[in-house]
Amino acid sequence: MPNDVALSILWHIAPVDTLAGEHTRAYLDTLTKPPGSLGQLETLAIQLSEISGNPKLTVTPPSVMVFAADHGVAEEGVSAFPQSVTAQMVANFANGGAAINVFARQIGARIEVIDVGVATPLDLPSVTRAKVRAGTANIKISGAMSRNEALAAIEVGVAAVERAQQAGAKSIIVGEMGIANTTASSAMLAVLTDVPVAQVVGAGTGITSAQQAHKVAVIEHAIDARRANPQDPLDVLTKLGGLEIAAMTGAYLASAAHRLPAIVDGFIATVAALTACRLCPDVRGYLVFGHQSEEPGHATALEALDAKPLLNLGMRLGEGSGAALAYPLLQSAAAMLNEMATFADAGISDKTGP
Ligand SMILES: Cc1cc2ncn([C@H]3O[C@H](COP(=O)(O)O)[C@@H](O)[C@H]3O)c2cc1C
Ligand SMILES: O=C(O)c1cccnc1
Repeated sequence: MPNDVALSILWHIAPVDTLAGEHTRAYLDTLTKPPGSLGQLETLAIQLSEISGNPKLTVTPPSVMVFAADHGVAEEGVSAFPQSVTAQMVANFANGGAAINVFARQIGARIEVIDVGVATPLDLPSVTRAKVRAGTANIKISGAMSRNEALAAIEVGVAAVERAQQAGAKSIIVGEMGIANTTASSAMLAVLTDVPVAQVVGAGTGITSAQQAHKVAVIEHAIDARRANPQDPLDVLTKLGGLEIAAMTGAYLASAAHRLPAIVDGFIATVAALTACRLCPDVRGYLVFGHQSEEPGHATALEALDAKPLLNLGMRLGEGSGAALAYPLLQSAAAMLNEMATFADAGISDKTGP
């Protein structure tokens, strides 16, 4: 097993409760609706029952956590924006002005912003200081970080979920901010899935097609030079990943360990989720996929996880925004199961026989 013993969280992850899911599946057919007519909402209710193991579903309150970090590979010109935007956006999160702040307020979520590796020093009282290092190294030139740094960043994600849980969270929304992180995520995904780089690379923040061809070349060079072992997800994270991607991986591991549903956001989040599932396949049952991003590699990552997202709004932002927008559907699934009348309660005739 490639898993480091240092990742003790892995020993706390149990499979979801499929028996509880079976009970919910049967109960759903007793509710006053044609069987199966609530479609994906019914699948979601079954999954939420498997996660909690409890016939009464609670997903409220949700908790949002946004991990921020920089990427040395930004110096290769792979993003439409300069590296300094990572720190500037962290300040924007702290002031409540980013898209994720707006959506977190809308759904009544606590939000925590965590500096796990922003390149410049930050002095913002509302931002959690957990800098493992000041940005990764440029993956074209050397490994992104050391294995110990990757483990430390994973632990930052684990600790953030534990704080959220202590604050009463019943569902977890994980987001990120890091200029050039679609480059790191694409590199990781190409290695983890053995899909050609050109198939997973997209425009990220909005680069031109010429810049996109350059981004593919940078990633191909990095993959050839780093020789990450596809069978060892921690090696892929260490050599090609990012500090916020590692923290997100840790957050998904901890959500599973604490039996909390985690809503996965877009491309970067799904690559982190795939990394968590490769470290421990039982994590998959705790993940709900919020939306389908426009970034082309997202389809590859979702396919690798056999995942069907709830929404498709043509979004490509990150920050946890698509996951926050999907959260009300978890509330609806829970309310449907908890509150709908059964045929017997309502005195309505059940389906006629076969
Ligand atoms: C103002 C601004 C706000 C953002 N919020 C999320 N991202 C998103 O864009 C970045 C990834 O794209 P790339 O790999 O092309 O740099 C990440 O920070 C991601 O969270 C943003 C990007 C910008 C510019
Ligand atoms: O899907 C995402 O999360 C995404 C896509 C482009 C840029 N930033 C994030």
